[in-house]
Amino acid sequence: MNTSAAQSAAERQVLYVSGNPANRIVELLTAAAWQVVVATDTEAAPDTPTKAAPRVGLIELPQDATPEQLGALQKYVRRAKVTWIALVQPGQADGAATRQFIVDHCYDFITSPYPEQSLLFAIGHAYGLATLRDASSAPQDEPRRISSRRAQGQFDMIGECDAMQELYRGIQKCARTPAPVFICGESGTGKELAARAIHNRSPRARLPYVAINCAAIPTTLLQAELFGHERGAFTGALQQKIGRIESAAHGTLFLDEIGDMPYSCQAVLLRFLQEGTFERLGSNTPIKVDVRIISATHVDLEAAVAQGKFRADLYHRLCVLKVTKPPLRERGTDIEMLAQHALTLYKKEAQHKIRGFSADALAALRQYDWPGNVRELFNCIRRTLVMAENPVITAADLGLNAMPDSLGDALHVAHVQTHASATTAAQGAGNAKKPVHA
Ligand SMILES: Nc1ncnc2c1ncn2[C@@H]1O[C@H](COP(=O)(O)OP(=O)(O)OP(=O)(O)O)[C@@H](O)[C@H]1O
Repeated sequence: MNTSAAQSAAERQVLYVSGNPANRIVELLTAAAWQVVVATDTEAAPDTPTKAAPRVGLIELPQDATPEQLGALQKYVRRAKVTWIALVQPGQADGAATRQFIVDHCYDFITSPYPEQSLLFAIGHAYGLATLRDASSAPQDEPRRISSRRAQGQFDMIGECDAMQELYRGIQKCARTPAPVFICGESGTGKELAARAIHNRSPRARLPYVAINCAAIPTTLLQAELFGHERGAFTGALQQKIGRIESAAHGTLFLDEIGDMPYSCQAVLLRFLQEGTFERLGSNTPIKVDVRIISATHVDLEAAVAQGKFRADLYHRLCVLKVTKPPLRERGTDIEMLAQHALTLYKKEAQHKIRGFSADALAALRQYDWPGNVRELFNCIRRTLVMAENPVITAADLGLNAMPDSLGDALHVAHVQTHASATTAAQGAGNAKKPVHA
């Protein structure tokens, strides 16, 4: 078996280890498109791990297991080298030996009786983790910490805080596999940039990257836009049109705002993800296309699944790997870097030469909550550059409502102490008029 065939055989396999395997579990996993490999004999050695072996395991821990039984299972789970989910009965995990087994060998555990969705979520997440582990055990070509300058060159992103370092590592790992990636994060955090970075660093980099915003296209047109249509398929379909999926053949399709995809369209997309084929609207001819799917949304997709607004089976298909874009307010000094970057980007639009930000402006940038994240920051700096009347941008120029308490207090104290003008007090409090970046 060649490597890619072996990898695809390993995709979506679950090793189900139980002394008494339940049909209900096998049926549930099979219905969710997992291939189930059942093992009842843990005395026998598991198959030697290969690229085609399952990466995820569900292991039912026997009630009142003796230390010998747990010892035998321990040997088995170590040899099988999969990411394990333990299945236990109520109260079973309270026993010291079982608890230790779970802590030492399992990614998660589920207690019976459990909602079916919980089992599928746990298996899906374990699979995502196992895929990431595979990718990270491949030879590393990057040093541990990435400077902002390198991040800009390699990922087209500014930032070097811890959360961004984690993101860069996630992007590198995801880029090495063709598995679907789901990017979550608040609006304006740069999810589209992350999708592009994954594509640009993947073996598909020179092949098409096609993006579609599922929220921006009317429900009635989205399906035709994604899958294409034949001439006369519906009123107004005057000629045949290739859909975005076909346009992205061999490359990457970025489904932005997937959380807003109408339910009817979700079913068609699911079929494509399961079978790799689809039909253009108005045609019965199946078209097979190889496309790597990256999706993103600012909505809480797990909550949408729980509320019945988003199909659970589609969620599991899309969310094999997960990458999170951190909100700007949690990115510390990255905020200053991004503000400086925006200043460089937009300074041509200023009425006169701008030298930089004052200390009180930087403090205000750090204190503000940035609900619209990087997009809001860029807009704020751009607006300020156009409106600013002095060469140094101050907190007042930025017009951010949240005046930082600490700075306000400092200004007040300085003013009381010196009985000087507000400007002098501000200079004493934080060098408000002194440019920090030239
Ligand atoms: N780390 C970053 N470095 C440089 N620019 C960034 C960074 N993060 C975001 N941006 C910029 O912020 C803007 C918003 O980014 P983007 O459209 O990717 O956000 P988003 O998370 O996809 O938003 P939405 O959920 O609203 O679609 C873009 O102009 C993008 O270039």
